[in-house]
Amino acid sequence: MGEIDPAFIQDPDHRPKLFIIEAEGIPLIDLSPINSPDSITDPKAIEGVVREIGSACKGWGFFQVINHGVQLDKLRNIETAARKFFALPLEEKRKIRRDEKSVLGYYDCERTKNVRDWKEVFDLTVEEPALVPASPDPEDKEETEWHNRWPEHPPEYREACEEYAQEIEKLALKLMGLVALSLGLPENKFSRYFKDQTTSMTLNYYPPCPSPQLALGVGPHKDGGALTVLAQDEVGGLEVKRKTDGEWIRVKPTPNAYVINVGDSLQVWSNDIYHSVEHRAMVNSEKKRFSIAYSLKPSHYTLIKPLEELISEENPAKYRPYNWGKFMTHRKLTNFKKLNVENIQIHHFRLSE
Ligand SMILES: O=C(O)CCC(=O)C(=O)O
Ligand SMILES: [Fe+2]
Repeated sequence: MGEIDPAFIQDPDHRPKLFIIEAEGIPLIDLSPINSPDSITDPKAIEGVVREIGSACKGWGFFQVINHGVQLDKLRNIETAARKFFALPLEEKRKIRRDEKSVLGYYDCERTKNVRDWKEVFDLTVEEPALVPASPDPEDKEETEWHNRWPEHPPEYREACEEYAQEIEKLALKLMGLVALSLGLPENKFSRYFKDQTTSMTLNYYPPCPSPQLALGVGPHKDGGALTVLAQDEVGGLEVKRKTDGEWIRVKPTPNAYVINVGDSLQVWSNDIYHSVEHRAMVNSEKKRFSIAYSLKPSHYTLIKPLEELISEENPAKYRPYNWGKFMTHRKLTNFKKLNVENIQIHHFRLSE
């Protein structure tokens, strides 16, 4: 077993277990009914899918989808381009290294809860430029733009990323429509939040790790946005905290499936009907692993709060409203400043019962 930098070593409580429990229970949902021409004229065709999505969002906060309509050549292209990019020498990748000023691009010092993640990433904004608050300070009304930074090599990288993101956007918005229906709301209930969206995409590369029992590819965390659409390769490593008993459950890679999870914003909109669930990624000592996370996020000026339709006198709002842009920039800042404080979380906006 090799030595690793202590910055990567997880607290004993957070270290991965060496035996793996596979997720029999994570629902696999066949989306073919929504992609059939009948679904336009016959809403009944999608009722079953809507029910399955509702129960997966309640029971797990996670599910996988197949027959999702995403063009697979777009996925193959971005996977190939990502392998070529991350195989470049470090000094080449660091030409587009993220910092406090340019928050997008390549990064190799990611931390989750102040422990280093065993991974390299490439971050991009899907809508460019992304309009965001200049600082997390609530009094500061200044806005700024985030621009993408593209590597010179491989030359096809940018197009592969952009075309893939466009393809996933269709799926992500369709899923938000189905989620709305599953909450008894009109299909377009969430649409307005995604005009001027701050959606991001992260290409993750997890190199082989000499001490996979001490480190994590990404430590336990919840996604802040509305919903994440994750493509993971055949190596596997994603684990989800099971709601019923807190056990870490491996999400078995399923060929051509996407893993979908509820983000914090959707938890708040649903007033806790759905939950954003903790997840993490294990690494291994032999194989490289790649994943691509598309995080659908609202416009920076969205005020996130429980939807009126889902609250009543008997079931009052569980959260006070918060501004999405300030929440997101606060998280980015703690990342760079390496502040020894907990990241901002939705429980900070929770109203006492
Ligand atoms: O790579 C994975 O399986 C998980 C990545 C993830 O959770 C994230 O990027 O937010
Ligand atoms: Fe995540």
